[in-house]
Amino acid sequence: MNKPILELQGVKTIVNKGTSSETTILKGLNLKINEGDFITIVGTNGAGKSTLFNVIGGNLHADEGKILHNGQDITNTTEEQRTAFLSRVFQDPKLGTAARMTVAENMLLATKRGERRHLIPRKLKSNMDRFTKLAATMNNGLENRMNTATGALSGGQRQALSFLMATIKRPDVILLDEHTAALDPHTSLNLLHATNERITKDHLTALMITHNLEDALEYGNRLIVLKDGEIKADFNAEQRKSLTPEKLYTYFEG
Ligand SMILES: Nc1ncnc2c1ncn2[C@@H]1O[C@H](COP(=O)(O)OP(=O)(O)OP(=O)(O)O)[C@@H](O)[C@H]1O
Repeated sequence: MNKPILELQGVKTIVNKGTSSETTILKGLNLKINEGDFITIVGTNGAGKSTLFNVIGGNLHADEGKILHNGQDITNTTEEQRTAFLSRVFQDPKLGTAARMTVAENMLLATKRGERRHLIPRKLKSNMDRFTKLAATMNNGLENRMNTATGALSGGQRQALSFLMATIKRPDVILLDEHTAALDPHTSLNLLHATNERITKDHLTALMITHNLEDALEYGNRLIVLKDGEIKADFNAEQRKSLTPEKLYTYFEG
């Protein structure tokens, strides 16, 4: 039995508290994320998927329940404190990278995650080989643009850089928030393949939100369906084998 790297116990989030529009988004969520889990998450619009990531990431606080990291209660820690073990890639390629800095500088910055940030040019030079090799694993020419300002990259290259930055320090948990959704089909598939390769080869722990049911079934070792702020289904690798996109779709109905 794997030990959970992250655990949510009865997590509730309530917005607009005390007003007529008070809403409970997550309704007492229980979730154990084991080391090496690669979980795909699907659910209708408004099911609470991003809220789940916000609550794990510390951008939103749980109104009830607990969040444990390696058994330690982190419920009341800040987003910044959680960056020491957690990283997130958003849908928007503009988030997650500094536009005016070069690809290599952004990567160096990412190696300082959770630490005091000092850019030391000498360190950039000595890391260039490693960074270039890492960039080449994304299969989209990023390795030829190491000294280019990030704002001048294509959306796919920028998103690939965000992913590399999120994984460069080997966080305990990576949150992928529809990170390929804003890309064209070819670029999106390329990034998904690179993502999958990196996560499985390096045995990283990741959660990936997607609206593509085929992708949800193809990648990862576990699939969660969120509905109305609750976990409707949690399939392990074995159970997933008998699922099809059509069967999965039935969880969205009603
Ligand atoms: N800060 C907030 N204030 C008020 N309502 C909110 C807030 N954050 C989320 N909601 C509402 O909570 C519900 C869940 O939102 P959330 O963004 O988590 O859904 P989602 O599953 O990620 O949806 P989508 O697939 O559209 O991205 C939605 O109805 C949303 O409008």
